[in-house]
Amino acid sequence: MKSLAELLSGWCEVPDLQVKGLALDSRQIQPGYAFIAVQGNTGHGLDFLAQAEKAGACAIILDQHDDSAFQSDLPLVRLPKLKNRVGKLASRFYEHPSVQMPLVGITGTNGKTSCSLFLAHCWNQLGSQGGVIGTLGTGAVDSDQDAAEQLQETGNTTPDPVTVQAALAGMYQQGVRHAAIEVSSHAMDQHRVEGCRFETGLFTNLTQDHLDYHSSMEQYGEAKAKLFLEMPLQHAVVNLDDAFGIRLLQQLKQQRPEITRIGYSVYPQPQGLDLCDRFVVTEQSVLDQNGCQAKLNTSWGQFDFANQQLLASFNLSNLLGVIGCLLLDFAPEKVLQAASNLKPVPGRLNRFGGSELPLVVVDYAHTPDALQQVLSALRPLVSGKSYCVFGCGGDRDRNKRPQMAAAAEQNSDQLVITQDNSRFEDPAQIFADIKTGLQQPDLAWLEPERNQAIAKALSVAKAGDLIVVAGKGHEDYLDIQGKKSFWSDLQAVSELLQAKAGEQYV
Ligand SMILES: CC(=O)N[C@H]1[C@@H](OP(=O)(O)OP(=O)(O)OC[C@H]2O[C@@H](n3ccc(=O)[nH]c3=O)[C@H](O)[C@@H]2O)O[C@H](CO)[C@@H](O)[C@@H]1O[C@H](C)C(=O)N[C@@H](C)C(=O)N[C@H](CCC(=O)O)C(=O)O
Ligand SMILES: Nc1ncnc2c1ncn2[C@@H]1O[C@H](COP(=O)(O)OP(=O)(O)OP(=O)(O)O)[C@@H](O)[C@H]1O
Repeated sequence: MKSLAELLSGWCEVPDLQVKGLALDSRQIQPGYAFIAVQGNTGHGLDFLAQAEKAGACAIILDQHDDSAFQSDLPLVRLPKLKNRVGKLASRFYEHPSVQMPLVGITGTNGKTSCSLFLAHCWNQLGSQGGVIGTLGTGAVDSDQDAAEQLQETGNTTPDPVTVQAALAGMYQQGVRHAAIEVSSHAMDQHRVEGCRFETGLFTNLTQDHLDYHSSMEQYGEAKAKLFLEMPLQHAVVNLDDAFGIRLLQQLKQQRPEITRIGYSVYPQPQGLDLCDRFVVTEQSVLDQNGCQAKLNTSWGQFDFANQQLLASFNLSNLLGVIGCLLLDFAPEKVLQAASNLKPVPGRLNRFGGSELPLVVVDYAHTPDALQQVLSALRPLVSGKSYCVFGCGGDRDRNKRPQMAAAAEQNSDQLVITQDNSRFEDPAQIFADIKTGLQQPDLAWLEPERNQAIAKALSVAKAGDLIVVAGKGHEDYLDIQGKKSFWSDLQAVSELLQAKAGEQYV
């Protein structure tokens, strides 16, 4: 129980009232909770007042200037600047969990989930229980279990501000002592991480995505930059191989000189090194089927580094970002040892087959850049033909469909176009949009059923060939016409490969 007057002190005067909890969503209200009713993108919390009251809400908190018409006998609290303050209010309610444990906020178009789990697994090895909030869910990370199974899903990469604070507090109670949170551009725009005090911000990269929400790349970038330019933060770890990263460092140097700037790069002499207080760069690297090996030059010394399980240059980049965050707090030898033991994140470059079977890789790539990176990184690993099975989501950024198609066509020998989450769109329209990006649309195979598409690629691929199944990664559903039915690329690939292996021995 908390006193509402204390929770809101300094913001507005309210009659004293004890609340058991806070919720932004009527479906999460329990008896004795205060219902925070905000204007959303499609509706208003007040539209769900009846449900909140029925569920036992004891007060309603709304914006001071809200003029919505509604009726309620519950105590009303009109809070100025409500949307900006929900996170801070929740932080007060949960006794400021991000002040009690160091928090790393990760933003960037690609690599957030990978880096957050890499950090958590490293913290575990370094003797401090790690936790995450992100696309795979929230919770303490047990390095002996599959992250996708142990975390609590929220439906968002960054959940709403009350859930963020509740999750941080829950983790702290569970024994988590270092946490990483994926911060999407939507989250920055909607104040979902307000109330968080970040020790470190990690920026991975900026490429096209989410232009259905942000009106331009400029706005998309600005939303991400807010994590560094507006939030409480001590250190910024920034990818120097990304043009936006360099711009961010320039802005940080001018606008927030008190923040330590750490740059990282997969190259020896990257641009922007002069903007950094500290750095982690690669002098030399070898990337092959056996993972990555690199000579690192850092402000903490020079080190030989190897990881035999993570493929591709972008994973080396992710590792450098993670190493940069960890070197701020832990001894270099221990950090490098922990990073060398890291394994792939569920649904990100997960390998199957190989040897007498084709190599099949399941990956979550669902942006033009991620698809291009994944395919171009994997293709040199095989001597044979490469196949790419992919689709595009419905009711989302339509412009990325032809771009994903072009990336797939340029980086594989044979495309198999199939369905992804078509949502409420006609899949035929999505396939047509995909084909507009192809130089040779007639050569691409179209197999609307995902299982058939993977089976088709497997039926022709031989040992030495590569099949990349892109787009779903760890997800366990297909969203079609508002109905989510069970689907797992990981399971399908495993079963189909087993069947193929069986056939080969008949
Ligand atoms: C467009 C958008 O971003 N919507 C997000 C936003 O919802 P909203 O505030 O606009 O909600 P709304 O539907 O207008 O409803 C208004 C209010 O009524 C409340 N409500 C609604 C229904 C109900 O039964 N009872 C109830 O009380 C809602 O809790 C809300 O407070 O705030 C919610 C809480 O934070 C989010 O869950 C929700 O994400 C929706 C589900 C979504 O799909 N968002 C995507 C675009 C998104 O945020 N993606 C990013 C990045 C993903 C990536 O990395 O690729 C993410 O961080 O997940
Ligand atoms: N640094 C990177 N640069 C480009 N692609 C990457 C990078 N890291 C991972 N990827 C690829 O991008 C896709 C998404 O990876 P990941 O889930 O780690 O990123 P994310 O930022 O969390 O994305 P999302 O929020 O959409 O889940 C995967 O295909 C992954 O293999």
